[in-house]
Formats: sequence, structure tokens, C-alpha cells
Amino acid sequence: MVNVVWFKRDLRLQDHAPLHLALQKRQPVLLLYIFEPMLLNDSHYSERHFRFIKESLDGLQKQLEAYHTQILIVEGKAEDVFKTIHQQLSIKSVFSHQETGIQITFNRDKSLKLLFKSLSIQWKEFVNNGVIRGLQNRKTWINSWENFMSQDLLPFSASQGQFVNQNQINSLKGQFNLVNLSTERNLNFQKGGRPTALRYLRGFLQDRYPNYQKNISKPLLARKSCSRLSPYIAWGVLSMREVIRASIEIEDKTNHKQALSQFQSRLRWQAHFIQKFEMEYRAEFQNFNSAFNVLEKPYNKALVDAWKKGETGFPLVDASMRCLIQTGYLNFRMRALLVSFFTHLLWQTWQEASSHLASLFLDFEPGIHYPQLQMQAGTTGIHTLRIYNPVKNSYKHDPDGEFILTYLPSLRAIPLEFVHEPWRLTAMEQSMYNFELGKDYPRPIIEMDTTRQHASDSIWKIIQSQRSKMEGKKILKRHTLRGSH
Ligand SMILES: Cc1cc2nc3c(=O)[nH]c(=O)nc-3n(C[C@H](O)[C@H](O)[C@H](O)COP(=O)(O)OP(=O)(O)OC[C@H]3O[C@@H](n4cnc5c(N)ncnc54)[C@H](O)[C@@H]3O)c2cc1C
Repeated sequence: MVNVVWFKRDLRLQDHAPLHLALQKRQPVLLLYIFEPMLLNDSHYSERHFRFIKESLDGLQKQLEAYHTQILIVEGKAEDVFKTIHQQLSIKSVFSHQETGIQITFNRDKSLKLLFKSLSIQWKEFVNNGVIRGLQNRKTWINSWENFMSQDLLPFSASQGQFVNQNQINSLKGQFNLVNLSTERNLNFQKGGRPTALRYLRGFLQDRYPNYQKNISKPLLARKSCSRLSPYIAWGVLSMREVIRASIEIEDKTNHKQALSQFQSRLRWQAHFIQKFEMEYRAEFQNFNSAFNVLEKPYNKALVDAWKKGETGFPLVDASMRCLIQTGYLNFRMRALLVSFFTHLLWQTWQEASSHLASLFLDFEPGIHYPQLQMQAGTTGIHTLRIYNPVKNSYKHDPDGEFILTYLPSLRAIPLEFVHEPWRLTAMEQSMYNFELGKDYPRPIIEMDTTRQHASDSIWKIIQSQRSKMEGKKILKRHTLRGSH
């Protein structure tokens, strides 16, 4: 009989409760990762995610060489994979982290639960980054989160004999579609794997964090001044506890307390948002606040396509989208701007934006993505409504146009004074700069002032409605933390 440790969004050996506990049992341990076709083909995911996962798994395989074992990495439906392993080796228990995922992973977990029950396999699921399953409200949540984060990191220590032996792994391999981990390195994207994750963590806490707060909203400078830890946290290459611990270690020595404390508050937001989604998983499809269901937003393919390609005619919006397409990363403010532009100024639904953005964010984390998407779209009814002005944000956060010109090189032909609003160029100026609006760069696809006013009027009407207030109260009751309101 064997125990299986099933890796999902927890691609590390250190501070890994399922692995740590499995190694304390008598049964040999089989390490498993499954590339599930339902996720390979899901619109939230794209090649960039699978490349990152493969890079991370490849690093784990190298770490495991010293223990003469390896992770069995297969492609297949999870139920079929477990059935086959059970037939071959007889599984006693499966150890894994709880997953706050999308509907299809939730459904997969329900089917697996039934399967494991029918095969008398125990499924031991562990709390992931302090997110608690089955909570009805958040009154005691912050205490449990703090308690979880203050516990010691779980070391990885094993001996060769604790793992299923290589012959058994080899014979299992014959039963599956194996996955080749070789990938073509794309230097535009952050690389998966523990050594790179630790480099980002050390680099941030040794050099980069002092300008965190100052540059967090600036699209170009944030790329250096923010931690850039998000993909490593989202895919579990680092545990949140490790990151928090590392940040606490420099608290006494730092001369930049404010910047460090701002960063630490973002670390707390991670589980805060995921917990919200864990309790409201319907938020993948439905408005948090049902009062907003009456909003009518007719689908407009031309507008949606222009936004997806970064061809709206608003330079900061287009540069943000193209940057995301090219690099998989965007700072918080520009993510919020993209969503606000789409849902308010283009007057399209957040549902229409969700999987496009998810497939582009290398750090896609359903539990942050959906609550943030809805917060920026204004469909929670409990947060301040922010309809970002793409032009004002452009002057404020990219005054020298460096970010815009990096991702929209065609605008390099015109003087800086027009880069934020190229539609202000007269026909004569266009010909003087050998630049044609509509050909070298799109004309604005909407009239901003009109659509802004329309969005603001329509949303405020709902915010002030009795139904929105009642729904808002219910949401607050379930999600307000002790000590906040
Ligand atoms: C529409 C939208 C979608 C988003 N989708 C994701 C997503 O899928 N995955 C994701 O990790 N972040 C998401 N964010 C939050 C945020 O933009 C990113 O976490 C951040 O920009 C990542 O960069 P960083 O690692 O340098 O962050 P830092 O500012 O250095 O923060 C460190 C860590 O704290 C957490 N964090 C930071 N900001 C937030 C936040 N606002 N909410 C929750 N946790 C936060 C992340 O784990 C991040 O890695 C989204 C924001 C918006 C507006």
C-alpha cells in the first residue's frame, strides 16, 4: 500500500503540509502531478501557465534526484489516473492541499471524493495559505490566519526509502501518457521554479522594496519596485508563510518601515481575497451583488476585440494590454484600469473579460482574480465606485510616456505632448510627423466623456437602490473582518 502526495498549485517541497505529513506515515510515498485535459483546454489557462508549471516541476525533479525518486507526471483525467495507480499499488491515502479553484475543479473534487469513498481511499486535504473551507462568516478568520502564518515552516526532510521505489514508478509510467517537461525559454516571462522564486524574494527584500509604495501604481517602475512574487505564490512555488517570514526578518533592520508595511498588507490581502471566493464561488459567474443583474450591457464584438488586442485608441489602455500579452505581468493599477475601461467605458460585462485576462496573467489565481474583477467592475456594491480616466492616469503614472512608447512603438513618431492623446493631432501635424491616425494607431473607439457619464449614472442608480443596500449588508455580514467595517 502507498500514500500519494498530489501536487497542484503547491509546486514546492518546503513548507508543504501534505508532503510533510505523508512522510511521517509508514507507507511509501508516491509523488504525483496531473496535467488534466479539462484544465489544458480551459479558457482561463494558456501556454504561458503550462510552461511555468513545467519549469517549476523540472526544478522539483532536480531537487528530488538526491532522494532517488521523482514526481510521476502524467496527462489524464484525475479520476482515471487515481484508479490506475490504485490498481497497481493500492492507495491508502491521498494527501493534498485544498484548492480554491474554478467550477470545474470544484466539480472534479466532488467526483473524486465519491471515487475515493468507493475505493476506501482516505483523502487528507490541508489548509492552503490560511484559507479555511466551510466558513459562514469572517468573525474569527483573521485569528486563524494569523495563527496559521505564525506556525513554524515545515521542513522537507526525507530519506530515499520513504518513497515508492524507482522500479514501481517505472512500471507505473508504462500505464500513462507521460508529459515532457522540456520547454522553450521565453525571456519575456518570469521563469518558473524555486531558484528563480528565491532570487526574486531576496532581490526584493535586499534592494527593491524601498520604492514599493512610491512606484506601485506606475506601470514601468512597478515592474522593479514591486516584489514580482505573484506567479510564485499563485503556483505555490513559495508558500505565503515563507514570504511573510522573510519580510518579518528585515523589520528590525529596515529604514523603510512604511514601504515594508505596505508590502506586508498586500500579503495579507492574498488570503483575504481567496477566502472571499472560497465562500462565494458563484462569483465566477454571478454578480456578488444581485442588484446589479438589471444592468444591460449588450455585447459588442468590435469593442471587445479592440480591447483584447490593445487597439482601443487610448494609449495607456492599449499599452497595458499589449504589455500583458507580451510579458504576462501588469501592476495592480493598470489591471484595474483595463477592467474599468472594459466594464464602464466600453460598457461590457466583466464575465466577457474574465478568461481573456486570466489566460494572460501568468499569476492567474481564481480567488484573487474574480473578486478583483468584480470590485473593479463595481458589481459588489460595497466598494467605492472607481471609473478610471485613462487619460488622466496616463499623464499621472506615465508622464514621460516611457511605458506607452515601449509597447506602442508607432507613437514614437509623434512628440511627447501628443502621446497621451494622439487624437489631438491635426491633419497637418499628422502629415508633418509622417503619422496617420487610423492607420499607424487607432482612433479612439468610444467618446469617453459620454460613456463615462452613462456608466456613472447607471451604476449609481443601482448603488442607491434598496435592493443593492440590502444585498450589500448581507455581503458585509459574511465578509467583514473583526476590527474593520
Ligand atoms: C482585475 C485584477 C485581477 C487580478 N488578478 C490577480 C491574479 O489572478 N493573481 C494575483 O496574484 N493577483 C491578482 N491581482 C492582484 C495584483 O494586481 C497582483 O497580485 C500584483 O500586481 C502582483 O504583483 P506583485 O507580485 O509584484 O505584487 P506585490 O505588490 O509585490 O504584492 C505581493 C503579493 O501580495 C499579493 N497581492 C498584491 N496585491 C494584491 C491584491 N490587490 N489582492 C490580493 N492579493 C494581492 C500577491 O500575492 C502578490 O504577489 C489582480 C488585480 C486586479 C485589479
